[in-house]
Amino acid sequence: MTDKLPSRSTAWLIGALVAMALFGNYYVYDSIGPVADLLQSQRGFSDSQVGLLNAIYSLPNVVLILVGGVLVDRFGAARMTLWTALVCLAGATLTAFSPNFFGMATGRLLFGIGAETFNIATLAAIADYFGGRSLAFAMGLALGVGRLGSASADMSPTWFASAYAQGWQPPLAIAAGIAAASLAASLLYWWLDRGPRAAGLLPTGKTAEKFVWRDLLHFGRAYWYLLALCVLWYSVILAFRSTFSIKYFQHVHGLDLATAGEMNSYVFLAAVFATPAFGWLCDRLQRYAPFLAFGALLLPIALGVLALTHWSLWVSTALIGISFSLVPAVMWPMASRIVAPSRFGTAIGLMWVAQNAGISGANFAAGWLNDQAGASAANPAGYAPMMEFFGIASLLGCVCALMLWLTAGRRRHEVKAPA
Ligand SMILES: NCCCC[C@H](N)C(=O)NCC(=O)O
Repeated sequence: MTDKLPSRSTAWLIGALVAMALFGNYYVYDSIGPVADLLQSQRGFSDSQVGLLNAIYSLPNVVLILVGGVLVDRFGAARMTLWTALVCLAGATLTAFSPNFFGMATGRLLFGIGAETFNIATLAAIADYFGGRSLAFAMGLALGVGRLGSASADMSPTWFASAYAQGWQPPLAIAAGIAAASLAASLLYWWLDRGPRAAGLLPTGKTAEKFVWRDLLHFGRAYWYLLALCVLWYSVILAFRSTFSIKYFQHVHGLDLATAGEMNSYVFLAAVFATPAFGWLCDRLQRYAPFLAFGALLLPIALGVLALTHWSLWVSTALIGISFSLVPAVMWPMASRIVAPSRFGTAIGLMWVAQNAGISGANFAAGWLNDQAGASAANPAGYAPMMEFFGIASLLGCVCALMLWLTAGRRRHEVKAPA
């Protein structure tokens, strides 16, 4: 590998393909929420079963994501993006065309196995091509386009109204089609990548540092607060916004499916633009912890507004939208500042292991709480335990963000870990 990098135009072309691939991946991830109500009315699925369809995405990654990171280092970002996009397509297809719950759950499991490693591979792809030039901005943009995929899944009841009118299956078949488009973008990226890689302009693979368990003990206190915040904040935001919020809006706030999906999508839409913008701002100001604490605080406030007031849904949507844009925009650059560069991969791998366990547990817990309390359109009060659970978890996340600020963030440039 030389110090030379691929040309800017090549980098942006690869960046665009990676972002397109991410769009499809995030669309499929969020394709269950909009059909949750149909799965219950047409297939008799319980809330626990609907929750499981998303929980099972995270479950294998409680272990596999560490392996996935090593594989990305070993085989390179392009190959791993391509292979995992293929696994994701197989999972999305199985989910859409399975005749029973077991088959659907197996499809989501397969999708989860591919998708999280795919996510690491896409981050690595951008790091390969952007190196020191506009890296945070490029990552923010790619994440933003991914959020557009999530928003599109939520908007799909409006855009593909005739598919939804036919039942639960056509919307999931559309998701499988979008997974195929994600694979096509990954294939093109892999194909274009061969030139710069052969020319020695990119990491060649086979360079992975040996994984050493002892490394995990060397992270400072700030890292553990960040990890706890990552687990709590992502568990609430993903279990609520990606699994239960559309149903909650329908049953508690009386919205129809299309309006509920649209309302949910504004959170993701805001993040499309705001995530790169916040990343750019934090980079300029060189302050991370206060922004992170502020973003984390907005989540319990938003949930409180939703559950305890009759204020317009726009208020909670705006609050969650800001939180959803700000926290990820700051969290990953902040992680790179509080651990040594040589341990960054291990640090993110461990964060995602815990994050996936948290998301999975939160989906199970929320579905179980709803089923226990008989949550439904006829019994909207049955959603109260789920909202209390999310409220407490998000408050704990906020405490972690404050502790992180106290530990690491009082200086203007915040901590830079020793190598
Ligand atoms: N595709 C939705 C789940 C992504 C989880 C992933 N581990 C992650 O944290 N990605 C960064 C993000 O903010 O989406």
